[in-house]
Amino acid sequence: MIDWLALVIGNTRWHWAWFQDDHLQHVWHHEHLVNSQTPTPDLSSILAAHAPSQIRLLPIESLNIWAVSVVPSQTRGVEHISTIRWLRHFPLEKVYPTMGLDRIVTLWGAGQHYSWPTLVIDGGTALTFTAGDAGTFVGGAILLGVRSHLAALHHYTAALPHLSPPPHLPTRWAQDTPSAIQGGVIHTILASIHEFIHSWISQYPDTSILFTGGDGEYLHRLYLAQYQIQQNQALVNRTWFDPNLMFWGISAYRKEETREL
Ligand SMILES: Nc1ncnc2c1ncn2[C@@H]1O[C@H](COP(=O)(O)OP(=O)(O)O)[C@@H](O)[C@H]1O
Ligand SMILES: CC(C)(COP(=O)(O)O)[C@@H](O)C(=O)NCCC(=O)O
Ligand SMILES: [K+]
Repeated sequence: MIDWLALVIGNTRWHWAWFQDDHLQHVWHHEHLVNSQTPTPDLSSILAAHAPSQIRLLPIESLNIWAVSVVPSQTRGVEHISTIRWLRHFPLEKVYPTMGLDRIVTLWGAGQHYSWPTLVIDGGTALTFTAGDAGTFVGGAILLGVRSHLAALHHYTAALPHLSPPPHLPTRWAQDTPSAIQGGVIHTILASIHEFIHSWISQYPDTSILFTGGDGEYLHRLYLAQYQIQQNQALVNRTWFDPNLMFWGISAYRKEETREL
């Protein structure tokens, strides 16, 4: 059994997974490192501060880490760590040069671990739609994530409070400010998701549909509550939430790479 770690640095958090060969053992997340930190942290101190205790028992300095980042300022803080292998190219075809590696690796994970064609709805700092068929990127879209949406309304106005996402489906026709904000944001996001799913399905009827990201479970639950449950069982049956798509993507890539060695 080979122990190794996968790392994805997103715009809000670092996402880690511990694997033994192809088997995912444990996942954890933490906030960004503080940039001014000197000296730049070594791996054991990052893991000591953030990883669960069983990870700290592993031979940390010799573990291979397969990593992807979309936040260069965070990457810089750990670039000196020689056991980290930064992945910059994936076998996914027809990606454009500035496409986020987190989107690439997540789509790769969805396609390889579930099925192609596939549509990934990633509720992270940004909300992204990323779609592909037969190992080829087809297209996608980027908008504000749930928290970013709520934070932006507060940030760009004088009177709007900073709210958390409502735990349940909010009313659409609100009669107070907090409900109007939550209803506006959530119903608009769900309607967008619905629209993108239906547009994709009309071209790729046998697609898998994967929700992922920090808000993935939440959006999946609210989406099913709003649009699906009774109406379209066939669609429900191929729609999943899986927070580990990015790790399946890295693992699938690693498997190909190490097979060739
Ligand atoms: N512990 C947490 N810390 C921060 N955000 C969280 C947490 N749990 C869930 N979230 C949700 O996850 C979203 C960020 O998604 P995530 O996938 O972690 O982002 P990224 O990959 O961009 O770093 C936020 O919008 C927030 O609502
Ligand atoms: C769209 C993103 C900001 C999403 O980041 P995340 O919410 O996962 O932190 C990231 O994938 C990114 O910086 N992409 C580059 C532009 C593109 O994908 O077209
Ligand atoms: K993400």
